[in-house]
Amino acid sequence: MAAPREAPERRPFGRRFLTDPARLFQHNAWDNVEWSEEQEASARSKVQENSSQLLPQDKQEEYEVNAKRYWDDFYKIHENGFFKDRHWLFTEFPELAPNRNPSQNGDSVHEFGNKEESNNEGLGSCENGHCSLETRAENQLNLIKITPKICTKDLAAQKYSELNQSDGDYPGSSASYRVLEVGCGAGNTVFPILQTNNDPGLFVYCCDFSTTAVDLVQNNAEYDSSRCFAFVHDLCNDQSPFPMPDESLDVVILIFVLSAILPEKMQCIVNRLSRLLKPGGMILLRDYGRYDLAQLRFKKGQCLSDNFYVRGDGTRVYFFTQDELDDLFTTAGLEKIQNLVDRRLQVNRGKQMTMYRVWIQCKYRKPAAPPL
Ligand SMILES: C[S@@+](CC[C@H](N)C(=O)[O-])C[C@H]1O[C@@H](n2cnc3c(N)ncnc32)[C@H](O)[C@@H]1O
Repeated sequence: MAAPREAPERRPFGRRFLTDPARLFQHNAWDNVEWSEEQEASARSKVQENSSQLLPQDKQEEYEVNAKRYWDDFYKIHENGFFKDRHWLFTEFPELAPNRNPSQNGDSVHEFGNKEESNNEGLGSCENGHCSLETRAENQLNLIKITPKICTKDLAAQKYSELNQSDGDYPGSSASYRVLEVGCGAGNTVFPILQTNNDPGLFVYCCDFSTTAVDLVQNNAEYDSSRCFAFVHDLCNDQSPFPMPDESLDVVILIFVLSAILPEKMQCIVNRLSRLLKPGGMILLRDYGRYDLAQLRFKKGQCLSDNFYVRGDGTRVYFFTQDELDDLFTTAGLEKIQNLVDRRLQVNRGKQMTMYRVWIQCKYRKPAAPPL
């Protein structure tokens, strides 16, 4: 049964440890659980089973070619209601609001208050195979407010490619702290950053290849073009421009986005993002880990390649190991600051069910001076 994990290099990811199995159903989640050998073997065998029949090549290509359309459809259906705002961000990634007062909301992200426990009995919604990324945040304030729609392509701000970066004239060029979130979806990370980080020198860029998602961000009442710039960008298209020059960013954020990319294309993307970082700048990532419940729930016929699956709605997802992410980032010339696995046991007390979530969290930094 689950017990506290004691790997020395790991910072405890939460504070509720299941030391007495009899208490399993007394709370809705337990942190830092260790898997038994049997559990690991059972997960491995489920994955072997659900990967034993790969989707035919023509189908696989169809999902790659139409990836943007599937995500557009996802955001048309769910708008900004699926992935919830994540105030835990600042506990895990203080780099996003370095001057923040730690007493602001979000610090108790891994502490489970009574109110939340009574509301949050779900095992994390797993609608269409999209397991909600953090059930913890589900009962927090919904900060998204929609204003009348403006079409993305009509926004003058979108014409950043016409700006002359060599003149130093690009969105956010006068900022002193620049953050880019790639694969921003409906803005569930961007808006908490804008609300929490009050540094007047902050500028937040965010992009997604889904025009529907970028429309949602731009039409949000919290969207302030003097502090933020949302743009459409396909990470897989290496000709698609970024609005800022190389070596201009302090932070790049990847929250559950690298897993949506064809594995063969991940390295090029990470290399390019690394070039955008200032020396000393950081990439922050949180994403699905190997044998997360979402992986174990896939059925035979949904596997595209090892640990890469297509959901019922046509969106795709990869499940990483820590070593794979380490390879991607170090190959891009970055150095490890953090690479940890967050294993959480979620409990549905009503249904007396348990679910094991596995997430990986990384911080990798661009060396301050280029290696000799
Ligand atoms: C699981 S969602 C996560 C969204 C957001 N980061 C969040 O945490 O709420 C994955 C996001 O990656 C975006 N995405 C997938 N492939 C992409 C690509 N090639 N270029 C840009 N965005 C992409 C999708 O449109 C989607 O918004």
